[in-house]
Amino acid sequence: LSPKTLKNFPPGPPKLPIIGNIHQLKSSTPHRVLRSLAKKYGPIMYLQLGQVSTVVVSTPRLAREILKINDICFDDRPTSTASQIFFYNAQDIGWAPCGEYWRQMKKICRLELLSAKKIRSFSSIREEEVSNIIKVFESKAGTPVNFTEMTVEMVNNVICKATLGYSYKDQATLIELLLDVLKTLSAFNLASYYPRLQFLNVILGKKAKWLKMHKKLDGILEDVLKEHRARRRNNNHQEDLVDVLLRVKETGDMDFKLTDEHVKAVVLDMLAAGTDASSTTLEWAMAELMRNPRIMTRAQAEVRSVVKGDTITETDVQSLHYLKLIVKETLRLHAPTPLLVPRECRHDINVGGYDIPAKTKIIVSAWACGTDPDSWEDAESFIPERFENCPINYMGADFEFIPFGAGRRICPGITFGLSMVEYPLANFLYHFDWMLPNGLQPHELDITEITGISTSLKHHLKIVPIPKVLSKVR
Ligand code: HEM
Repeated sequence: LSPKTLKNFPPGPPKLPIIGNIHQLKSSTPHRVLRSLAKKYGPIMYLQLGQVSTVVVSTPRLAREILKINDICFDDRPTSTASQIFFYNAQDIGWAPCGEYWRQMKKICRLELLSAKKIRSFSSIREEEVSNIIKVFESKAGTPVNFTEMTVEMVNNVICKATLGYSYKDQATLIELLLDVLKTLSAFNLASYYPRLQFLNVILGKKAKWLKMHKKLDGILEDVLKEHRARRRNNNHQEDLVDVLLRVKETGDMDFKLTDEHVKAVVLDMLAAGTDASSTTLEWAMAELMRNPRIMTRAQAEVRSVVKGDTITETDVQSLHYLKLIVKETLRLHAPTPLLVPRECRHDINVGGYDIPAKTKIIVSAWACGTDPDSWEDAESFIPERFENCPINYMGADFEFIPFGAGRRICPGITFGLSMVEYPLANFLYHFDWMLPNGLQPHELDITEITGISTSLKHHLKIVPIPKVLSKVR
């Protein structure tokens, strides 16, 4: 299509001068605002967000057109000052342009960290971390624990041990930085609306703040590389992802020259993407169980009938059919990244009868697809049973359920992510009964959302563990 023939843009809400539609997105939950707008203006919608032309897609049929049928046109990511600063000129996997570098680095991570075989080999790490958190829950029996904070730490320990070979000594600082980076990368950050007015970032004081955060993170990653180089000289230890990347860098086995910055960008990707999405899923699953005592009771009965003895194995988890349905339903209703990660259109194209010009930012609402009334009955309710005898899966082929995205940019961490949700959840339900604090009733639990790049509970989930042994005595 030549620019002259691009006439039929998707419909969208009326715009104001200069800011376009920004004012309509002033909300802590853009996925909800976008779905309401889509109900009015249609499942493919055009928004002008400052200088950024944006198309939002909200049904499974259109998601399929973008992520499958025209994947090659939509497999790039828009660039932003934040992704340039934090990821060493977007040289990670999540923000890198979809070329040979991206393909090879994604392949290394798939093979060396995220394959089913590798994930099985990390089972002792998961067991140790889950056993530690259970001990803390036991020590706090009968009093409220900050479930959100504790599970973020647990998940981050697993990711760090698998990726770096150890948990990071100043974990609190690392987690704070990782979550801040992800918040900054949200598609709905004011600074991202005016890419051609970079001075705006300076005026808003954002750039200075981001550079400071980057410097701190870079210091952490430099330490990691230094420690790995020293360790590699001793030779006799299991290679982790950092070792593999450093080895590939030295042997020069790639079609391009790998630098320390590439290694740091990819390691940062794993730590950030891995920590946030998995712990958010765990938090939402537990919040829904606390709100739905019937589902909690059924899930506990299942895990307590399957497990023999006092230790849950990962093989046991494979038999926890209902628990897996709960995780699926959590991902449908609370996809941690409800708007996926934005894509960018490579060339002019026609989708759903509408013209989309090259370089348009594309947002696919996984959440709107997951709650699409034509695909799901009683779509807003949490009903794990809906997945019973239902072939719909999250592997990127069923577009009414795409919490991990789809196509070439699909999340490579699905199995790893789920291993950090299912196994801990099974343990929490097996070893404890759970209560809400201060006599709160299930329906009173506050599940207000807040959105950065992921959507989590606005207020940390605080709940009371009652060890199974104690609850039997009661
Ligand atoms: C429940 C857990 C997780 C969820 C729900 C999730 C979700 C997502 C989503 C929606 C995307 C964007 C896909 C798209 O654009 O189509 C993504 C990308 C990505 N995820 Fe995950 N993720 C999870 C866990 C993980 C883990 C554990 C890792 C690694 C340790 C990881 C690494 C990545 C990377 C590197 C990308 C970028 C892929 C690319 O651009 O090619 N994720 N994830």
